[in-house]
Amino acid sequence: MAGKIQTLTMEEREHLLPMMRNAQWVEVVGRDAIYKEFLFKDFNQAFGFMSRVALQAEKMDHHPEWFNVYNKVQITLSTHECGGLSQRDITLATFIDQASIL
Ligand SMILES: C[C@H](O)[C@H](O)[C@H]1CNC2=NC(N)=NC(=O)C2=N1
Repeated sequence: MAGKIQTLTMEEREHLLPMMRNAQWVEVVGRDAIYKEFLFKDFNQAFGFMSRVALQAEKMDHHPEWFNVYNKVQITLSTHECGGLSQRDITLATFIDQASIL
């Protein structure tokens, strides 16, 4: 049976967070979460991106906290089940970055 999801260890964070920072993800002040803002040409491009992410979120059963105004999409990732950053957030963030390039 799959174990309960755990927050990232300090060692994992030392390895993973610099990589996320390099991809313009920032750590949220006062919360164990990461945040990134995406700007697209127009709403159509932004919504297409959100659609790709939404399908992946459903596939992973791991969902972003997000806000969209026209061509801007603001995304915060954290794992509610463990109250902080987990590997699922890193995996979804990596997918999100790839989905934003298309
Ligand atoms: C019942 C459902 O499987 C859980 O609530 C999933 C859904 N998506 C989720 N998304 C995120 N970000 N964190 C979770 O803990 C989580 N749990």
